[in-house]
Amino acid sequence: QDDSLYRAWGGKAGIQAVMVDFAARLPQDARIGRRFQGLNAEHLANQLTEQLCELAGGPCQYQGPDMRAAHQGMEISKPEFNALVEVLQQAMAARGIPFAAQNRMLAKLAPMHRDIIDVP
Ligand code: HEM
Repeated sequence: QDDSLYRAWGGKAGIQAVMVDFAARLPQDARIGRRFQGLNAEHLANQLTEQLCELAGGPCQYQGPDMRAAHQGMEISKPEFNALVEVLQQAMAARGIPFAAQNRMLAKLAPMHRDIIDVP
């Protein structure tokens, strides 16, 4: 199993630090913040940590709902998806994730747009 991306992110602790930062930024974003009002940021950060850890080849298993189920009925648009990616880029940069490792993770997340976006 190739865990080079997991290691480039600083293992589980490194991923967790970015996801805590990301989950704290989301409710504050002018474009998509309203989506995250009143949500449990700790739960979201933990779920994202498991998911990205697994995607990166780390020793984790995301146990939550699949992406279609998790976002069903929210009518998430493409600009909203892009806004979330920008917020993630802010969190990755703030936590010092190397640029190549940022882009490798984004490449794994990008195909999820099919299951998450349901309005243009
Ligand atoms: C690659 C992009 C995305 C990934 C990997 C992702 C991942 C996740 C994960 C793992 C959860 C937790 C599911 C659970 O435990 O119930 C979640 C929930 C959520 N996502 Fe996303 N998501 C993405 C894009 C988006 C976008 C674009 C929006 C809206 C702008 C969004 C809004 C939400 C909301 C509001 C929840 C909370 C649902 C709830 O707790 O009731 N997500 N997402």
